[in-house]
Amino acid sequence: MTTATPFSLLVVDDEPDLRTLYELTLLREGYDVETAGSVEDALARLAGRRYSAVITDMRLPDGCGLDLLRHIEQHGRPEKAIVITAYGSAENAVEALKSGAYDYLTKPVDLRQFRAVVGSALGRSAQPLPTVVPAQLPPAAVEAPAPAGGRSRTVPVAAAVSAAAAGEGALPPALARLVGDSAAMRQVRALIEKVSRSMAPVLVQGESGTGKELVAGAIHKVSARGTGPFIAVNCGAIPEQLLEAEFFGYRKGAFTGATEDREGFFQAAHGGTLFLDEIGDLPLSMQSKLLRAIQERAVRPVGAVNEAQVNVRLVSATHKDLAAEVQAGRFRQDLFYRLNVIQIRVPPLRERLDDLAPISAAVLERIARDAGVSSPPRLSRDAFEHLTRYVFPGNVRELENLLQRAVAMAGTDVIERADLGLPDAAFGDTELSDPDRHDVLAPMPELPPARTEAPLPADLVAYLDDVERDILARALERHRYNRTAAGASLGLSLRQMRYRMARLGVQVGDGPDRHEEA
Ligand SMILES: Nc1ncnc2c1ncn2[C@@H]1O[C@H](COP(=O)(O)OP(=O)(O)OP(=O)(O)O)[C@@H](O)[C@H]1O
Repeated sequence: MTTATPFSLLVVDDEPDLRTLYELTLLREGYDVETAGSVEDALARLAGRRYSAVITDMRLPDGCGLDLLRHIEQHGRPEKAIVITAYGSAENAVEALKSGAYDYLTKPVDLRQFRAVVGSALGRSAQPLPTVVPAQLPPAAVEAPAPAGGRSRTVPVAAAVSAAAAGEGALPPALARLVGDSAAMRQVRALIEKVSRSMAPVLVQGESGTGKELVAGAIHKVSARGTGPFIAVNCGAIPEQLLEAEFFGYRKGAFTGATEDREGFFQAAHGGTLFLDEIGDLPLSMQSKLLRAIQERAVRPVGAVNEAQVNVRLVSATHKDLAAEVQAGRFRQDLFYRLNVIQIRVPPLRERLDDLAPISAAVLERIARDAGVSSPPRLSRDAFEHLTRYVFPGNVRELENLLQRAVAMAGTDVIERADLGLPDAAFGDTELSDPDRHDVLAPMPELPPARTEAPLPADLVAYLDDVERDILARALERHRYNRTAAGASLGLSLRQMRYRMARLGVQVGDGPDRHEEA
């Protein structure tokens, strides 16, 4: 017999058999349970007392579960809401999550899942799985040489909070790390706080280096599962043949080199958050497997017979326009729908120049602290104004690199314009593209050459590699061999850029930025 808990639940369903089934299941968990058969009945009960959570069917004789959700939201009530939807009605599930539901369950309800979701809503820790940190598969399992693989680590903690951000003293530390006073950043922080109250999947969109991973980490930290694991995975950096094993784990003997059981990212994130970075780079074959895992809330390791239940909150990120990827047939619409329940857009730095000063201050403080210096370096007015005219194709990450280099160049604690090392050419394209807005606009992409009747290549792959190699080399040259900026100008993250450069043997040589990010 389970010991009684202080939690009280209201179960709303018009089918007496199901109501009894849910009630018995929850009573066995030690909860205090009341039931209602209609919206009216439920509202009457809610008027009389508070509950820890409300579990409601979507279709009710006199209305729908969303009516109850709205009531809870509008009256600022404390109850967590869990909605039970018909199988296959993804729209309802999405609608419920957008209306503030903590989570949803699909009929026929799996009772193990039911107990897990209710437990998670009440902040009772999920059944712990032995958590191992997933690693790359043994080399024998791979035919092709593997590029830098999936990351499995917690979000890097950005260091200093600037003087400006310190003004927002009441912010939880994870939100304060997202420095910036612009309206856009405030909105991002407000959204993070809002979404952290539910299990709804979040899609973070933004250019490379805008802080998407920082946002994902904040969603995790601020949420009830903040003490659980945060597993960040770069979908674009894992070779296709390793994806399934990396995501779902594998059993000993599943393939050559699998000498022991290994858990995947899903199992490692159990009870916490799985951050899927560069989700737009996931191949179609893996997209369908991911969709299945999300729908079933269970994964089957490669070589295993049984599935294992997982309780994971998903946050994904991409610099791509995923809706356009869906249109182009490169991204599954149903998966897009599942991942994109709530969207947070992190604007590029050039669209929120108000953030430039506080972020620069935070970065300079961190540099000083790392160097053991008490007073942080400062930007001269001229240097700062120069920065405000730069477009920052690599966004905040590029700003960090640029300031790091500038501090080294300056030699004193005042950074002058010349120390920034931004040649006039870095502003040239912009001025040409729009003389009125040369301070904030990105360079115009070159128009593709007119179609000609050039001879067809005898070896398409080699030909395309040559074209790509040439483009990478030109982008690197244009961006002073800064891989982040060059990659961003081509719509690639630093990791993708590194991967492509390694594959094609493109070197950064002795460019001035050869010491950029480790
Ligand atoms: N608002 C911010 N305040 C302070 N630091 C920030 C902010 N936004 C981003 N950064 C810093 O900029 C760097 C890049 O951020 P992050 O890795 O989160 O970007 P990203 O959008 O995930 O990049 P990518 O798309 O390349 O993976 C990190 O060092 C991060 O700490």
